[in-house]
Amino acid sequence: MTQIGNLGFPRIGARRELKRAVEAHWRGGDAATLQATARELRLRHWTLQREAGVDLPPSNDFSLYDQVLDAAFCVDAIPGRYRALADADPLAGYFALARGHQRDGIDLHALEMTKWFDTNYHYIVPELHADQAFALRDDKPVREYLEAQDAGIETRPVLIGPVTLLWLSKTTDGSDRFALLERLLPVYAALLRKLHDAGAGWVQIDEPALVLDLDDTMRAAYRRAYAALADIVRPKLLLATYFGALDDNLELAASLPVDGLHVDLVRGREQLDAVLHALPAGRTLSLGLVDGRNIWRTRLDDALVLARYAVEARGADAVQLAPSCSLLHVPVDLKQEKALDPELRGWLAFATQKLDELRLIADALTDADAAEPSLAEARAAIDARRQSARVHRADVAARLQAIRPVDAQRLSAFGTRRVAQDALRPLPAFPTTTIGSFPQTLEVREARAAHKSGTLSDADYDAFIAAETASCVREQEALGLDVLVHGEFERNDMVEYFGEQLDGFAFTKLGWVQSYGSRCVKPPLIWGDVARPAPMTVRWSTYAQSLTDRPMKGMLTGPVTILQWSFVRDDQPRAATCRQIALALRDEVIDLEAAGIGVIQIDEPALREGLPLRRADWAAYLDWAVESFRISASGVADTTQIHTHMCYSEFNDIIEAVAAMDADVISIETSRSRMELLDAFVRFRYPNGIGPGVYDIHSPRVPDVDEMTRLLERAADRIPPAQLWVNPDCGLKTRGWPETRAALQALVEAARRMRAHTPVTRAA
Ligand SMILES: CN1c2c(nc(N)[nH]c2=O)NC[C@@H]1CNc1ccc(C(=O)N[C@@H](CCC(=O)N[C@@H](CCC(=O)N[C@@H](CCC(=O)O)C(=O)O)C(=O)O)C(=O)O)cc1
Ligand SMILES: N[C@@H](CCS)C(=O)O
Ligand SMILES: [Zn+2]
Repeated sequence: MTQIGNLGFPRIGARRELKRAVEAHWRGGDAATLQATARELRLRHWTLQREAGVDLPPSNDFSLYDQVLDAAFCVDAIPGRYRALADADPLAGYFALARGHQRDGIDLHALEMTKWFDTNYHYIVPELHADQAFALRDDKPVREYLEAQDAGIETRPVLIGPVTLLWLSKTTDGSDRFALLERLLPVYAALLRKLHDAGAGWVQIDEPALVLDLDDTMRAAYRRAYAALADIVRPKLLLATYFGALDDNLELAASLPVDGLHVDLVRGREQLDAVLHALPAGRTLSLGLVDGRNIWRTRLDDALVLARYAVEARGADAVQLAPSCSLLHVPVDLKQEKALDPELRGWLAFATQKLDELRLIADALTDADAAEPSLAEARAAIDARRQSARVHRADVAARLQAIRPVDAQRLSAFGTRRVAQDALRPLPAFPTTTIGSFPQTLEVREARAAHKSGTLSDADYDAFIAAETASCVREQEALGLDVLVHGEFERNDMVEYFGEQLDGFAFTKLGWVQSYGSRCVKPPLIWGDVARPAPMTVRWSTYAQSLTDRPMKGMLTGPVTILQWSFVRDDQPRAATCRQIALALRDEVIDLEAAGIGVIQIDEPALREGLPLRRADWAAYLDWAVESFRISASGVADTTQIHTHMCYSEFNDIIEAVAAMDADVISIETSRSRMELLDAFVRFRYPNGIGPGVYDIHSPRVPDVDEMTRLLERAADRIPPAQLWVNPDCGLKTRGWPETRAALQALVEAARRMRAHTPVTRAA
């Protein structure tokens, strides 16, 4: 019988129960209450999966913060400075690694956080060094396996594979991560033995790095790692690859001495034949048939063709059906979305529905006739979407056709623009600004919730947002910031807010997806051609500008980021959807300028994340991504200063594309990496303005003036000071007002110190 597997289930809970429990714990709630909620969620999800027909639900896919941090903690990859706390109080130590710790005389930064492959999920980057030792510190995978077993549910524990774990990590001394493999493997061996002794028949060992371009070091690491794990006492290993096809790594993956291989047939449909040929007899093949990265219903007939083909080739018992990757990246349950347009709803499948789809494929394999009515219903929904007259708009198509190269070109080169901008808007050296959002306090969120539910009138909600904005402007003036922002109080999220005002988008009420730690996002659904029916931000930006003589930055989310952080239609190239969004934003930029907003920031934090995983595909992506940004930014006069902002990104390999965006000023997240991320800008001699972040806003920790000044000095050693701006790493929406005030006070003071002791010469 063909079994159904699953690579991971969303852990946050259908109602974000985990978020609320974790945040309550951070506010002083006891650990036992948090652990009880965590247990309850795990049990709920295992039961749900079993009831949906999953034969071996995953365990250890749960995490209180992040699965990579769990893996680092498990193998004792804990930097020395956190050890005392982690030894005394493991949970406090764990959260200190994730978000810093500033209490009882202890002052610890958080570890770096970055994107999980090309997703909007962020993981904590393990910090290693040449003398790194590993040990089995925490047997969480065994505990959670036994917890399910106690509940009568047999699970398949998930581990991040040793090579992918090292690839995800960084060494602080520049040493080779993979040289640590031989020290790490005995810990994996010990853990696998424990899982075996606990009764686990299978373990899913995630090696998504196998879909990347691998160098010889990594290929050798794979061979060494799995050879070392071949002849030990352990459960069977399912090597899980996802987020793409194996391509040139197929031979390597198939040759590793494991018991099964999972392949992504959504992004790598065409690899099935090659996989069937390459995989030795006797191995289980898990087929990733249902998209774990998007929310459209699966074309079950197509999936069934692949499943039948594989079953014929290898036999039903050697094949499993699964989502393409963990379902972490999609919302939990479509059934909660009662308000969604019914036609659109019929086109969708969330995590729970995706498991039902797998069940249906499995049923159709054994009894095609019995499954036919359900298959026919799915077919009808897919056909309805394909033929829907609502999806395509002639006016949008015509405008896209009419884009000319000059539409993606500012009027003059940066040097000319800078002179014009400085003349119109003189600013001190090291000008200070923020990235846009100010604290989204409980009061702000509650007011929006009340407005949405109808208990707060439009007029009262407007008055509330106006008061928050005005007070934020006063705060910034009092702090002495140079370029102000309106605070983004009217926005639920930087992407959802724009999606709500654009045609072609739809929204869920509870379609939450974990972004990092306790933070979630509700990605909009792009289902049709995109157009802007009316200005989106002009009203709040001009209101804020009316309250101050200082420049007020208009604040927009860029086309690539709106695309990347939405669930995107799959019936046309992403590039086409991106250009549609770019044109809508271009109109907004022009409207802002006409309304007197002379500084406009177009955030593109997801530009790097959207980069294809294989280098061969980069150039094509960067071409349309950069062009889209430029289309949105280029409809304005030289005097209008365009800013962009990026966070959680490595810039080394895309610096030319970043420069090609030609923003007048870019602010980037650099504080956790102690300005390392500036290296690319230094090497490239990046000519435009740069604001390297000096305040890590993902942590409640407040940096002091000395610390920020040191970071600015490091920046000024590398970048000509005339190019430098002073700002936090990212928006302040997750912070509270007291810490924001304290940190910004220090930031403004650090800029003043820099002005006092660093000569700034402006190139004319
Ligand atoms: C900059 N980042 C973003 C990413 N992706 C996005 N789509 N948006 C981003 O901003 N990716 C990279 C980073 C990731 N960083 C973050 C940072 C912060 C959050 C975050 O704060 N998320 C919030 C939810 C935001 C939101 O949609 N808020 C709504 C709904 C608020 C709500 O929960 N209301 C309650 C009622 C009120 C209450 O009791 O609190 C309810 O509905 O139950 C709003 O403000 O209206 C989060 O809380 O996780 C995400 C990613
Ligand atoms: N303007 C946004 C950017 C976040 S990446 C903010 O400040 O929250
Ligand atoms: Zn940011």
